[in-house]
Order: sequence, then C-alpha cells, then structure tokens
Amino acid sequence: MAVAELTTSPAAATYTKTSSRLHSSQLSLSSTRLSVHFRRSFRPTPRSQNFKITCSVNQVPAPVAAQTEEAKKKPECYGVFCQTYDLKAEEETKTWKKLVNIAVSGAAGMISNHLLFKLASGEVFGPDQPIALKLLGSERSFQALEGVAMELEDSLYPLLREVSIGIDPYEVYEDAEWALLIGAKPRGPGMERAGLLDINGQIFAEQGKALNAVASRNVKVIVVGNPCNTNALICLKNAPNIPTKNFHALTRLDENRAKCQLALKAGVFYDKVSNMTIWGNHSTTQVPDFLNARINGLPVKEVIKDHKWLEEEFTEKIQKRGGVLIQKWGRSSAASTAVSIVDAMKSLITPTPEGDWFSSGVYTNGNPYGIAQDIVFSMPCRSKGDGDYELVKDIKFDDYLRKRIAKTEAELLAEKRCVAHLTGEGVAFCDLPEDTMLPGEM
Ligand SMILES: NC(=O)C1=CN([C@@H]2O[C@H](COP(=O)(O)OP(=O)(O)OC[C@H]3O[C@@H](n4cnc5c(N)ncnc54)[C@H](OP(=O)(O)O)[C@@H]3O)[C@@H](O)[C@H]2O)C=CC1
Ligand SMILES: O=C([O-])CC(=O)C(=O)O
Repeated sequence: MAVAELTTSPAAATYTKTSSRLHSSQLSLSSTRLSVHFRRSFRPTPRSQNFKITCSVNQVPAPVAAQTEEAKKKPECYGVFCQTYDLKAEEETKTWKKLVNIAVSGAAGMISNHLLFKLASGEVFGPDQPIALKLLGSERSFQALEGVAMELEDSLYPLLREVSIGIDPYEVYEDAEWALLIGAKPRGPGMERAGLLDINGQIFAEQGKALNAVASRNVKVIVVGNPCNTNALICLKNAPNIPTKNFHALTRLDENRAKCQLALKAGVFYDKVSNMTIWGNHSTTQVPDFLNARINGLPVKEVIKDHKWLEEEFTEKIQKRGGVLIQKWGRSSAASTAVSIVDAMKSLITPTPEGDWFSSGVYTNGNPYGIAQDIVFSMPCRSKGDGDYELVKDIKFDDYLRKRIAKTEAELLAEKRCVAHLTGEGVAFCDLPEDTMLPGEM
C-alpha cells in the first residue's frame, strides 16, 4: 500500500511518498526541538482501495512550500489533509507519546459512528496520546466509510494523526495494537441461529487469520459483533500466534445495564453499584450476578430485600434489555454499546479500583470457577492497567447462581459444537437450545 507520510527535519517538515511502510514508532517527536509541520493526506490506491492519512518522522530536510504545491496537484489528495500546517508545538511535542494503532471493523456501522469520535477525542487513552484509526469496511460500505473519514476530518481532533480505510483486513490490521471487531451480519427474518453462527463465524475466522498474520503480536481484541462470545472463540482459534488471553467478547454493556437497574431499584446513583459480574453468554441466558454485586459497599441482597425481584424481574430485564430497546428505537443499542466499548478498553489500561472488578467475555482455560474449558465466557476480571487482566478469586456461589451459570455454559458449549468446522475441531453438529437468543432477538 502506498503511504503518504509527513516528515520533520531540523529545518522543516515536508511531504514525501514511499512505497515501503513506516512503523508508527517513527513518531518520536520528543527528540526534536523544532517546530513541526503536518500534512495529512488521503491517497486512495485504486488497486487495494486502501488509503491513509499519516504523519511520521524522519530526518530528511526539504523545502516545505514546493512540496505543498506538488502535493496539491495530486488528484487523490483529499480536502484538509492536503494542507500543510505549521503547529509550532515545541513544548507539546516533547510529551507526545508513540501512536496507538486502533483497528475497527464494521467502521461504517452505527456503533462505530459513535465509537470512532470517542476514540479520536482522547476519551480512552487520554489527552496526550495520539492515535491512528484503521477502519475496515466492505465494497458495499466503502463510500459510507469515506463519509466517516470526512466527518473525522471535520472534527479537527488534535490527537487523530492517521486515518486509513480499506476493505482488506490483511492491510487494515497491519500493526494494530487494538482490534475492535464490530462488523457482523445481523440476523435477518427467518434466519436460523445456526445460520447466523455459520455466516458470522466465517467472518470472524477470517478476521482471526488476518490479525494473526499482520497485527501486533500483543494486539488486544474486543469482539462486539454477535454472537460475540462464539465469534471471539472462532477468532482466537484462527489466531494461534496471539495469546488467547488477549481476546474479549463485549459484555460490558450488560454490566452497565445491570448496574443501572440495581441503582434504580435501590434509589441510589449508579456509581454506588460495584462488583457487578455478568456470567456467560451475551444472550438471553446471561447471568447478572446480584449475589456478589454491591451497593454502597454492601451486598445487594442486604440493600434490596425483594429477592424475588432480583431473581426474576431484574435478571430478565438485563437479559432482554437489548430487545426492548430495539422495540422502542427500531434499531439496536449503538451509543450505549460504544460507551461500553470505551469502558471495556479503559478497564484494561487503568488499574481496577481496589476491591472492585469488571466483566468481560474471556477464554475459560484455567478459570477458578469450574466453568468448562475452551469457551469464551463472561467472568469477573481485574487489571493492573497494563492491558492484561486476572480473574477474581473470591467469588461466592449459591444454588441459584450455579444453576443459571450451568444454563449459559451449556448454551455456549452448544454454540461451540455448531462452529467446530471454523475452530479446527472437525465436523459441526448444531443442536442449540430453542430459547437461545441474542439480547436483541426477544
Ligand atoms: N456485544 C454487544 O454488547 C453488542 C453487540 N452488538 C452487535 O454489534 C454488531 C454491529 O452492530 P451495529 O453497528 O449496530 O450494526 P450496523 O448494521 O450498523 O453495522 C454493522 C456493520 O457490519 C458489517 N456487516 C454487515 N453484514 C456483514 C457481512 N455479511 N460481512 C461482514 N460485515 C458485515 C457492515 O459493514 P460493511 O458493509 O462495511 O461490511 C455494517 O456496517 C452487530 O452484530 C450487533 O448485533 C450490538 C449491540 C451490543
Ligand atoms: O442483539 C443485538 O444485536 C443487540 C445486542 O446485542 C444488545 O443490545 O445487547
């Protein structure tokens, strides 16, 4: 893929074109004491339909004005990114960090339309962390993806240093340090869940292979596209060179929904609810755990005395919240899902507050709860803020919780059998329980 790049030198910054790819680690602006000139340029390459806005650094001096004129002649040069800016940002450049590369699939979809702007604003990585967005679409969504890139342009985010869009995951995921896998085919009328598992499973097998081939060896992967637990399992099975611990299925939206409903019932603000685990599948069998959750530091059952409500109404409300929202809105949760993706990322890069935890769908091998090995199951996690997590050990169980966990576990084991052909485990055999549904399918 041809790359338009920005260079800085002791005298000036300029525009060059290179056929070899530069790594973002070349953005080592802290070492230069000179003013920095930016050019960001859209350069669609017809062959791959990938193009990239980029800035990076090398030591080749060149006259800025002449290069600007030359760049303006290039037909693929796009809008504001054809300009050169003299930021004179000497002090700021001393503290700029190395770019973080974030890949997003389904980037022209509804969730991404919220998420990308949050990422670019610094909401996840902070106000001193520049980022690169690598957006994956498809032939059908390519124009919409250009529209997304235009809106990113118009937002003038100072932290957004690169935007590349493309339809080939092997190009878009190159060097990705985070992969937010949102793109998935929605279940259409009359489509069997087995069919959905197969179609989306194939998408996620391909995503796994591409990540395995070109992403950072320590890429953190958050699978959002449904059915996200089994898609995450397929993805990790197809990416043997990436640690299984790096794969997550998003259940943070369910956690947030559960916190909100407990707060509402207890008459407290939702920041008073902690230790909220969602167990299992992101489906209507998921288990919002009110046994271990706390309100104002107290066990939920001591604050909410209506235990029948907890076992029946509360649990069902969380399991089916997505579906009720679809009935109201006519489309599935997008803004709150984007918020929950931000929460999930922040939970991995920020130390978890003492005594608390968060939920994430993670690989079960080695779990201390007796849950079946080799599936992706939502469980309570803590992080030191290094991108990694540990499972929480001091968890209570009772018969109710065990029984519910067994149900969601059985569902995930059945889903796994349906996709055996995509995980390298032989011939698929699909015997899903009848009531298996996504939260939005009720
Ligand atoms: N885990 C969770 O908590 C939640 C998960 N979700 C799931 O997130 C996913 C995305 O939701 P949302 O953004 O609202 O959906 P949209 O339909 O708005 O966007 C999804 C994107 O997926 C891509 N897509 C559609 N069909 C295919 C296909 N056959 N192959 C590859 N990609 C496809 C499309 O992009 P393109 O045309 O570029 O391929 C589309 O832009 C869904 O699976 C949804 O169920 C939603 C809410 C919560
Ligand atoms: O079913 C869907 O697509 C929506 C979904 O996951 C949710 O709202 O939790």
